[in-house]
Amino acid sequence: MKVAVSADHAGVPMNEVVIAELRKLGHEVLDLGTHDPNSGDDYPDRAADITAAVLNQGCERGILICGSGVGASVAANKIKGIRAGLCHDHYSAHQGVEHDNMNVLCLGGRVIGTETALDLVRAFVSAKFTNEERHLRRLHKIAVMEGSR
Ligand SMILES: O=C(CO)[C@H](O)[C@H](O)[C@H](O)COP(=O)(O)O
Repeated sequence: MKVAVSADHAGVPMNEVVIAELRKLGHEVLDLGTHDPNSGDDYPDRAADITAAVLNQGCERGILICGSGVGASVAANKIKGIRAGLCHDHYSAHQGVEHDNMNVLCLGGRVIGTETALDLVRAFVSAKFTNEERHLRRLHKIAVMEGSR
């Protein structure tokens, strides 16, 4: 799977650990930076980069890291076609894909530890949308809400 990874300064060095794990698992990674913990990046710019990668650059999934993960998820969910979820637990990281077709995983680089982050990333990339009727019905309602249906 091709996975984009983007982070603001508060997501460094978690992004580097996540990228290494994805590559170890055999995924192709589009690394959108930053690698500078002093960059003072603005997370909406990082959200714009990751959502473009998912919608237009052939990435099946994206992982977006900021300090808490909150700003990242707020910003990413403004983009039509993006279903971003902030996760802190294993269940949400895979159920978000299986039920909600989550295509961007948001992580809080200042909130969770490395082992938890890697567990969430593994759960996210190995999960598949179940395509069940009740989930399709709910996703259709979201698409209507965002004006894409
Ligand atoms: O956590 C965040 C918002 O939910 C942001 O991503 C930033 O990482 C955070 O605001 C950065 O804070 P800083 O004081 O500018 O380092």
